[in-house]
Amino acid sequence: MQPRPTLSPRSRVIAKVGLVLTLACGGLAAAPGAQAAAGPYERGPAPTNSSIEASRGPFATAQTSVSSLVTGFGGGTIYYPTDTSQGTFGAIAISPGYTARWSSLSWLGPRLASQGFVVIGIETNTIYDQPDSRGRQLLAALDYLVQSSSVRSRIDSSRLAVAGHSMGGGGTLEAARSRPSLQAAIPLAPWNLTKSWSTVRVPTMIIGGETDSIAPVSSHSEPFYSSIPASSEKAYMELNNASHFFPQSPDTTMAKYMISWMKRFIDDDTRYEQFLCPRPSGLAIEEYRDTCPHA
Ligand SMILES: CCCC(=O)Oc1ccc([N+](=O)[O-])cc1
Repeated sequence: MQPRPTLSPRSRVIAKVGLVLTLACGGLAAAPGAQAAAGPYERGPAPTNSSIEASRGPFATAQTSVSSLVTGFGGGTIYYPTDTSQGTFGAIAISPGYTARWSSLSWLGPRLASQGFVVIGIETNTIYDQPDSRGRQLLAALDYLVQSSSVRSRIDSSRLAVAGHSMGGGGTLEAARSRPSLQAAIPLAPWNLTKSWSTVRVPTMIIGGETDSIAPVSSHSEPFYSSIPASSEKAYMELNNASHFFPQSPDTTMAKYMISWMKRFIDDDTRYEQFLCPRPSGLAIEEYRDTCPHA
């Protein structure tokens, strides 16, 4: 056993004076009632498990249609918080999958917007567009949102993200790779012939379904996740007993962790870190991998 270091009487006096001065200046402990400084992009009250599992968050929302005549994508629907008292919000563009329309994912619009995001659910130029095209359309939708849309003044153009289902998830990876300034990406049951995403730097949470036979996790989500370098923030969540179509109906686990990831990385809101690190577990989650703790 190592002997404990002893302090001379003179050193003990110096240490005690130092401690008294530190406490007097508030250096070790916050004053009673003081709160940690809020990040500049935090929106809404402190989250709880039930607030992020609920079907609606704290913000009232409205929605508006986007014409199919816009340039670069096929129109869609914008969902936004009506509150203007807290400043601007981050924004998320979401693409449906092959042959599907936004209506297949539309439950996500108010679910995410009511947590404090502007959301555009897109229609693609044609329902047969491939992932590379869907990626370009997601970026065109974000450009439209911040430059031309009727809600542009509500958005912080430096805090943007993408998500999508299946080929829309493959497009989400394409968009993240081509625009590293995005703050977050969430491919859902992503499908893509490209397996290596080693140049993705955007914080990316991939959500796959255990029993997916259209984009099996073994040949899609898992290699996609593995190929993203560990120096990029990333997470892989596999939903227990979920098919390829899990994003097409309200899914509490998927929504809860999408909200946490988007809040953590679009809003730099560290109040949501508790839901991501230590890594989530439970009956709904077959597997979870991550880069915790987040830098
Ligand atoms: C809702 C449709 C989801 C989706 O994109 O499914 C598919 C993904 C890939 C193929 N395919 O490569 O033929 C088909 C459907």
